[in-house]
Amino acid sequence: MKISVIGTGYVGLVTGVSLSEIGHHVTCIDVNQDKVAKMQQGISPIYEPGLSEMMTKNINENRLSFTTDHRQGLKHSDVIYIAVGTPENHDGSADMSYVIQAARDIAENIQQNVIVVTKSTVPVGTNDMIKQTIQSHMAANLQMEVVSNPEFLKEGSAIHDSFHGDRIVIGAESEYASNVIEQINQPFGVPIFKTDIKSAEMIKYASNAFLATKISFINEISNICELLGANIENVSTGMGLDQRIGSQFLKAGIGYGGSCFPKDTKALIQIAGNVEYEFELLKGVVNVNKKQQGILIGKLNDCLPILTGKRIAVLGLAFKPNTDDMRESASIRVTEELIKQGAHVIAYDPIAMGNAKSILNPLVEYADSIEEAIADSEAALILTDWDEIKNIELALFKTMKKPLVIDGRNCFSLEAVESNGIEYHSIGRPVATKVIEAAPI
Ligand SMILES: NC(=O)C1=CN([C@@H]2O[C@H](COP(=O)(O)OP(=O)(O)OC[C@H]3O[C@@H](n4cnc5c(N)ncnc54)[C@H](O)[C@@H]3O)[C@@H](O)[C@H]2O)C=CC1
Ligand SMILES: O=C(O)[C@H]1O[C@H](OP(=O)(O)OP(=O)(O)OC[C@H]2O[C@@H](n3ccc(=O)[nH]c3=O)[C@H](O)[C@@H]2O)[C@H](O)[C@@H](O)[C@@H]1O
Repeated sequence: MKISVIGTGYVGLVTGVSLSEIGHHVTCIDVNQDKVAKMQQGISPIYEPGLSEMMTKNINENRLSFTTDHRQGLKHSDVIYIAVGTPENHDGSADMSYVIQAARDIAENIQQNVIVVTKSTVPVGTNDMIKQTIQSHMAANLQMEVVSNPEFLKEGSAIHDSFHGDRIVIGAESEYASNVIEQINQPFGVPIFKTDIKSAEMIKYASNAFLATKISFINEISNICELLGANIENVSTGMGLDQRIGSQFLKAGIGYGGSCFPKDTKALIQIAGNVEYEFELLKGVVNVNKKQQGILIGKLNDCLPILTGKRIAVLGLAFKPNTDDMRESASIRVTEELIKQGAHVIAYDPIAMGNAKSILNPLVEYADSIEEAIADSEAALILTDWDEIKNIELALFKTMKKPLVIDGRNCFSLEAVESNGIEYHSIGRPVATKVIEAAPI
């Protein structure tokens, strides 16, 4: 099948590369010339495990190409995917301007009948709007249909998720369009769920909102655990053993970040509000997350009330491990607050420092290694649970002025930090301060 993908961000590029890997001929179109120039040379503009290798392979096998030219990129395509961004407006609603522009680009450039597939996360009713926009701008002799095919991949495991997802959702009006998209996706071997367009659009928002709800729920439980002396790791393990609850997305931390949960939860509140429904539960989820993102600074201030001139190490800047994505990362708020309080911030991230430099306060300094960041620091804050951070030799923290670690991701066992003489504050667990003495025989 000949396919075009409009937008080559995390979703568009992974979609284009994966579709070419299963044998389709894919042209990816992006308005960003720098990105396209890189991709034409086989360089991925984003860090995503396995993506570069698969991209290069399919370029070399002539199944994958990139262009900034919509006319050329849409030529002869049977199916066109829209994968442009749907960022947050000031009022929390989803900004549809890129989607509308993509619809116009399609209408003005197609010279054949097409199926337009919406991958972008869009409010319920948007596919109707896309259809109207395209139909009112395209040549009168052509036919087109829209299909909602929301994306469920996670950053950091996007390629893996494309080939091992739990489901592919296809929302369509006609059986013909639904079957074409089903056939395209069949080689992935992922279960396919066919439904109507509006339900497909809602499945995407409801899924993200439910996962965000699990995270805010466990974060509140962790805060209560701290007050009562229980241990959140044991609590979430015990809860997750119940298959009705499930063990995933029960990891307490410093709140969810990233390009999707924060914006999609707020957009769903707006979508409900537009039909005069107040989504009270989801409003609570968003508020809990906001509070949770400030929890590490509170813990640090309890230990060090005055931060002026103090060297503070920040380990991990990306919103989660295995990605260079800094969008809505807790590190933005945490480093800003540290600088506001006069701290001297030394940050380290294995992959995201390039992006961080253009986003974080310019007063943040960057270290080349964990060792360099923590040496002589008065406290180390852990914001992302990268393997490199989780596997650190704990004795290294003794190179700090005083080994004080505030861990927003529960990277270490209490026993391990205690035996290394580290003062350790984590999430939902007792504070570890004492070295364990050998029990008398
Ligand atoms: N990032 C993620 O992990 C996931 C994102 N989504 C959804 O997928 C959509 C895309 O998200 P990302 O890939 O993160 O976005 P992104 O912001 O990384 O990439 C969007 C790309 O579209 C390009 N673009 C914008 N307008 C264009 C046009 N008219 N023609 C050609 N290119 C155009 C931009 O230059 C940019 O490269 C959003 O709706 C998001 O909510 C869904 C699941 C996962
Ligand atoms: O719509 C989207 O964009 C995507 O949003 C999330 O994927 P992503 O944001 O890439 O990453 P997640 O692994 O879901 O993590 C999101 C945030 O929640 C946090 N998190 C996750 C799980 C957990 O148990 N606890 C927790 O604090 C992570 O640290 C991270 O900040 C969803 O998991 C994907 O299914 C969805 O496609």
